Amino acid sequence: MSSPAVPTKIAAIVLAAGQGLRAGAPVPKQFAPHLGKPLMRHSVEAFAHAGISPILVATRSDLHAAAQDALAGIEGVTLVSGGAMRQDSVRAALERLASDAPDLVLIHDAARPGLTTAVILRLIDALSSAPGAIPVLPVVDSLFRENEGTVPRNGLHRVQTPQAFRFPEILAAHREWKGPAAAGDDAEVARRAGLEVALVEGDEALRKVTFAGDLQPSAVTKAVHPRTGTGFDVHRLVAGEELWLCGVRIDHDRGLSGHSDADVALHALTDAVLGAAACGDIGEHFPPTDQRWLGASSDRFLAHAVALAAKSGYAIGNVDVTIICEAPKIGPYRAQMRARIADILDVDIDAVSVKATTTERLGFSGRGEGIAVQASATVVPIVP
Ligand SMILES: Nc1ccn([C@@H]2O[C@H](COP(=O)(O)OP(=O)(O)OP(=O)(O)O)[C@@H](O)[C@H]2O)c(=O)n1
Ligand SMILES: C[C@](O)(CO)[C@H](O)COP(=O)(O)O
Repeated sequence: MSSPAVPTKIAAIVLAAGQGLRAGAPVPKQFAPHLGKPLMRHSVEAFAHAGISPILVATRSDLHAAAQDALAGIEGVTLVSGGAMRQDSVRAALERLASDAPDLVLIHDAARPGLTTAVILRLIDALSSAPGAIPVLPVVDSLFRENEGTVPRNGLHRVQTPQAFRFPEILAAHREWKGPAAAGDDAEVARRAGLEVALVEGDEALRKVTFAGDLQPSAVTKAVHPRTGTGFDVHRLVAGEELWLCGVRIDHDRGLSGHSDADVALHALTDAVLGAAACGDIGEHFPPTDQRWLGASSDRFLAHAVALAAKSGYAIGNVDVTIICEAPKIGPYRAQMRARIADILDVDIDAVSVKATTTERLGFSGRGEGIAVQASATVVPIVP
């Protein structure tokens, strides 16, 4: 009988003990805001999201309290005091891990916020055939050395982090390192110790924040971080109620029942925005048991969701609303609905779509008992 597979223990080290002199920010760059949160939080969240634990964050000991604030709420994080040079910070974290050694370790610059699970998986996969693996990208510009001329690009790579290693090998390599004083990266330490380092495909989004201008997210970074949420809601059609859809009062023989004005379209859209920003759901923020929302106009719910998304660093990209009913006909109101939603969201009308469909007289909406709405929202990071 074969023995059960032993799960691989994988740790991450996030290096955040540098001074960030070249970035010249008022605080070391890893604490500076980037896409709505401290720069270092992006990488730590990415490791946590990929299920990596423990995550050791090397930071200056006088900045531990600030680091705890910057990383509040993320599970499995331990702070370690970094050293004077990058490799001193790596060594301190490796030594801390040694007493309960992981099988593999990923060593990453906090200054590279665009880390994805895909890159992490490529690196881990490569460690099945080599003791080390690093993400690289091709050099696309001409290279020129003064007094020498153009340098051939063949065989050259741009090297990124995380750099991944089998733990015992990289710990031994760092312990053996005798110079030159500063290693370029951990791959250099590994190669000096005779370890093979495999190359895997890197990611443009992983570029390092080095200079002041790099703290402004590039179009590439912005484009790779949109987020999407969906919402769905149903309300019953009853006699004696006003009918509100997408913030517009509609002439109809019946209206929707509910605690607020029962605008089922704005409710679904509110949930879509909250979902995109991972800020909970409409029931959590506006419970139907709360008398404050009795008869409330639902545009307040949507505006609140937009404010919560902004607080998390996201602005509305575009939204799409599908109203599911046999009657009333939505076409005559569509332009007004789009304009009203655009107004509440404070976006261009081109970013708002309102559609309608029937269920071919099937089900509750087909029998005219109620109206259902599904909505989706895309949010994009707010550029500081
Ligand atoms: N003693 C050090 C030096 C650097 N780092 C970290 O290693 C990464 C390397 O990026 P780099 O741009 O060199 O950061 P700094 O050394 O902070 O930048 P600068 O050289 O401009 O001061 C950064 O996340 C940095 O915080 C570290 O943990 N410990
Ligand atoms: C480790 C590194 O990010 C890999 O590209 C790079 O070597 C760090 O260089 P720096 O001189 O510390 O900015």
